[in-house]
Amino acid sequence: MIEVDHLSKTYGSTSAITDVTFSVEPGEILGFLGPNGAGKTTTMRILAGYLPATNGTAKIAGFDVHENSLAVRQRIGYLPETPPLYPEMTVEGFLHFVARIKGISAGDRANKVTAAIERCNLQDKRRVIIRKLSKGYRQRVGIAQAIVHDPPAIIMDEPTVGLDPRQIIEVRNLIKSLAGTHTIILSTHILPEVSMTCNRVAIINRGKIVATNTPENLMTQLTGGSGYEIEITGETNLAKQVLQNVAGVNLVESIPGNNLPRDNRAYLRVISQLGSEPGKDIAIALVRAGFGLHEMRRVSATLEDVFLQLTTEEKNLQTEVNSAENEGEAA
Ligand SMILES: Nc1ncnc2c1ncn2[C@@H]1O[C@H](COP(=O)(O)OP(=O)(O)OP(=O)(O)O)[C@@H](O)[C@H]1O
Repeated sequence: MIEVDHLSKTYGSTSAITDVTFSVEPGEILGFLGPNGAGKTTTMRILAGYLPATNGTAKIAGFDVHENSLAVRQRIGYLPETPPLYPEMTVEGFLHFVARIKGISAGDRANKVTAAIERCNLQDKRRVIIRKLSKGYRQRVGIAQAIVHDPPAIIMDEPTVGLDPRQIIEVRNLIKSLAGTHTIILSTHILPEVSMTCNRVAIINRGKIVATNTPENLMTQLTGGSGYEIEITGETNLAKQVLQNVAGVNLVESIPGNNLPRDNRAYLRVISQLGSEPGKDIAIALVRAGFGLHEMRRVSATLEDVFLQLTTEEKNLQTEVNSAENEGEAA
């Protein structure tokens, strides 16, 4: 439904995005996640047809956003970071106005406006002047104007920014309720937003896509599966050697903050290889080697670990993720 192919944009000598490629399948919610200044707004504006790209193409429902911008605008709903609302209009009056400029016939307008109002739970506010609404309600009006012509694709730029926690939950639930019947791309710099709302995530950093996958696969592929945190009595380096030789162990590291030996204790994190469950062998190997095993618990990486790894180490893992995906498809 949304296909972005080698898209780049430069502002003078500033490169905002470089070689951005991803796609969004029908009915899916894709989270476009990145820190401030990563290039999210630039990408959203190009997709919405408000900004020409310097290189590359973007298509929505098969139409090029630049060459067929009219056809694209009929098929998308766009919620910019600041929704374009007329504060002196009532909710209903504004939505009628938007429906008219989006080309909905006079006979169909009332039905479409009512449907958008109901979808966004604005029934109680339909005759209220927009200026008097809370930020959460205004955001719902922003979403209602984006969906009033019932577009197959919706583009949202930071849809929950500036809302209070309750409003955030309401807006996220509203977005989730739109999936399936709509294809959605939403940009965000907030990690929990993608794990709570999105089926897939594309992570952008300094204008480049560094990973694309489901939140779960991203965590698994980039960390090699689950891991264990272990507390033992014994010498740390020796324990690391023993653990490194256990089948299915990928990586052994000291747990930061616990490096000072107390009563000769060592605190270690073991990351297992993808698909392996070396817990039992780890326990046996440690006890056989004479270590006292005080605690061993399973841990899994969080999306936050992955995000930090991708956006702070500047390590481009797209190739790794792609090859892992290809292996998965081949299997
Ligand atoms: N009109 C412009 N002129 C020059 N540089 C720009 C312009 N708009 C954006 N940039 C630069 O392009 C880069 C990407 O900006 P963009 O707004 O797309 O990022 P973002 O991920 O949306 O960030 P934020 O979350 O802070 O809005 C930044 O370095 C920004 O300073």
